[in-house]
Amino acid sequence: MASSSKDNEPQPQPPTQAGGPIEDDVYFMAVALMFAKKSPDPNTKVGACIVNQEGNIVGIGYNKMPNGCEDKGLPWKRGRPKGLDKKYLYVCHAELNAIMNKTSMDVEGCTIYVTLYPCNECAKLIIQSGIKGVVYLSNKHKDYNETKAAVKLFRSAGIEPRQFLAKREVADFLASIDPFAE
Ligand SMILES: Nc1nc(=O)n([C@H]2C[C@H](O)[C@@H](COP(=O)(O)O)O2)cc1CO
Repeated sequence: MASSSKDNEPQPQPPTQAGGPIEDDVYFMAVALMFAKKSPDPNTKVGACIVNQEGNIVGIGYNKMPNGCEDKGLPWKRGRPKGLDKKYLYVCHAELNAIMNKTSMDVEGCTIYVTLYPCNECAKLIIQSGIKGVVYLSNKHKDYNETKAAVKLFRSAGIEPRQFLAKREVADFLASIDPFAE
């Protein structure tokens, strides 16, 4: 087959890590992790990144107090029971914020990358918004009823959350970013 002049031009290549292409999963979990850094929660910083079927990011969020309530003295204290003096009754979860901040008309058929397994309230939001994929990093609250209920909700909705296991790859990828490189 005759080669066109375009064939001779350098074609854009996917960025590589350790000689191979960086999986989309790694990028999107890295984005979720970067946004988690913005969370003002002193203990558990969670990030979420919603990706559409074309592989574009259409929503980003991290756990924070509701807009305008950031500096109003709402508590960041953790621990159970979840009383009025604890953060839980006030804080907006990363998934809620990512869905609310969406840049597209809807998030139907999208996948959410989240650094912590969703709770039951976020599971409901995820299901109702039409998100079909959940990729999570940590499941440190797996013994809480909120998580157990989320598992049931996802199962009922036919959503199978997938644990992100490429921790080393994502760490290497983030460490490889050099803003001084030219
Ligand atoms: N999936 C989640 N997304 C979130 O944004 N969060 C937030 C709510 C709190 O700010 C914090 C959890 O507090 P802690 O009990 O691990 O210190 O993470 C929590 C979960 C887990 O249900």
